[in-house]
Amino acid sequence: MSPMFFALLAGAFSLLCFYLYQKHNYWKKNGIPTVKGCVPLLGHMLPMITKRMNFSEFIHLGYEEHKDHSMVGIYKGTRPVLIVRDPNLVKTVLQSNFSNFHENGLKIVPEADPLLSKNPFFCYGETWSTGRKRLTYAFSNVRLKILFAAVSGVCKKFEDFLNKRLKTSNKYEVDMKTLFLRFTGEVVANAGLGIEGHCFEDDAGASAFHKLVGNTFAESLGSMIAFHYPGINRLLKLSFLPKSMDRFFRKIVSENLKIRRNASTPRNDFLQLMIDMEKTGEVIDEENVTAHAVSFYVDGTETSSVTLNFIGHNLATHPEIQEKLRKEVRSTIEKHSGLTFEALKDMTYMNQVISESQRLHFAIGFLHKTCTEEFQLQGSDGLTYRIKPGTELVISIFGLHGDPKYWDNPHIFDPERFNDERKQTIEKMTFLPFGEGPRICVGMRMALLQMKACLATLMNNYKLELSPRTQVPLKMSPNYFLSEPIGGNWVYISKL
Ligand code: HEM
Repeated sequence: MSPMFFALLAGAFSLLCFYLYQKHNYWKKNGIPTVKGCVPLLGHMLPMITKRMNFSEFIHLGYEEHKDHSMVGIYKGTRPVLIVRDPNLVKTVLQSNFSNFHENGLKIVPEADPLLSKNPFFCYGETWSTGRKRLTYAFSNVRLKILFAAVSGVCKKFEDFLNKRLKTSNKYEVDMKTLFLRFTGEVVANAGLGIEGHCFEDDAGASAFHKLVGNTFAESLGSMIAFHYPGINRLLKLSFLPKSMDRFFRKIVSENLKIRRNASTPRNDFLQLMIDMEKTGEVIDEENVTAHAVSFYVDGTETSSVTLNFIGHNLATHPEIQEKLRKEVRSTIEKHSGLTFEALKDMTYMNQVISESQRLHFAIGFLHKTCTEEFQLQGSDGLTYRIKPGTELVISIFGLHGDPKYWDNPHIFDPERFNDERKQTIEKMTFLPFGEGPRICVGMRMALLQMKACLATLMNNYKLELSPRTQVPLKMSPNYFLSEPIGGNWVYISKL
């Protein structure tokens, strides 16, 4: 090789080093502390690429590493991303200056993910507010009361399923994730689409609703590129939603629409409401209706089952709290002469148990936003940063929920933190299981309804206990976007 070639190579290498130095010096230049472990080109992404931890754990590490700072910088490759630690700044981003940060950080390519691209989570502007209004109405108190009839039917199937399992043995050892996925999957099928989900049938095929999920949120290379490198994905056009799920929902909605066009009795499920809303004259926008069905499934099934999974774990490891909850469930059912919509509303200790479990074991460990209009961020520690449009921000739910600055003994499961009196003392923006501000989870009320119905059924008739396979404490999987314990979350269920 000629000396000229080596000189060119050395020149190119020096230029690359200079470019990377400039890029990875961005936070220092702006006076913002940087999380340790930045490597050339990859920035801070190495632990996620090598699957040592998931993004939520990494952001938590960054949060913990800089306890005295309001803001901390990281690099996704060469792209600077800001971790916002200070609750006041969290409020600025999520609520007070929402219009400067109204887009979510996770992006998808509409051509690759046509159904998901209509989900409010991935929309902004007019499309977002229209989609959001529809879902807000769908999950209003009046509508939820109507949907409750279907949820109640799922509770009955759940009971039958458990009773069948407990016919031959007095204890049923089960991984709660799979158990609760059956419940939430059946709710989507029955209350969402008005069809059978087959989730409680042993011999149901791959089209049973609970089997559909599996890897929707798995941190595969494709989903990692899709989420963390939207620029590359605009070229690669990788889809987030598995193609099989896209086909499945198109088929189900299309068949369902045909049946409904010929049926004389009106239906009362979520799909019917969406059909009515997407009707212009006699024409139904099938693509939009399918997108709503996918949203209900993708947003609601696994988030709710993961949350139930952790509540179940906390009840099994705290029998005295389980007993107190059971007392409330039984007395309220008696007062209302059954497990009614109103009875669920009256179960206030259950709200405390759910909130405390969500604080300790959240389904989603971080919120991810994008700056849409320049803004001066001012931290309580004196740090300031003028954030530009396009810059991503991350809020660590994991960090805030476990910070001893805001919670006494944060590692202890104590539902009393959320009783009427102590709830008032919780610092704003430190408890974010459903997010906050105008983009707060629009399905929160639906999620609480189905989780409360499931827990009431469980507590009224069954007992949860530790099994030899229960892991205490739980260790989370590094491969998953949502919180998921490695090796499952096992308990014994027995009949009372
Ligand atoms: C326990 C269960 C659930 C949890 C923990 C959860 C959590 C969240 C979180 C953290 C966000 C982001 C909020 C933000 O950006 O500030 C969100 C957004 C959203 N959730 Fe949920 N969710 C749950 C159940 C549901 C259900 C049942 C549905 C609907 C059937 C749903 C639909 C949505 C939608 C559409 C958004 C996007 C809202 C927007 O950007 O305007 N979620 N959820």
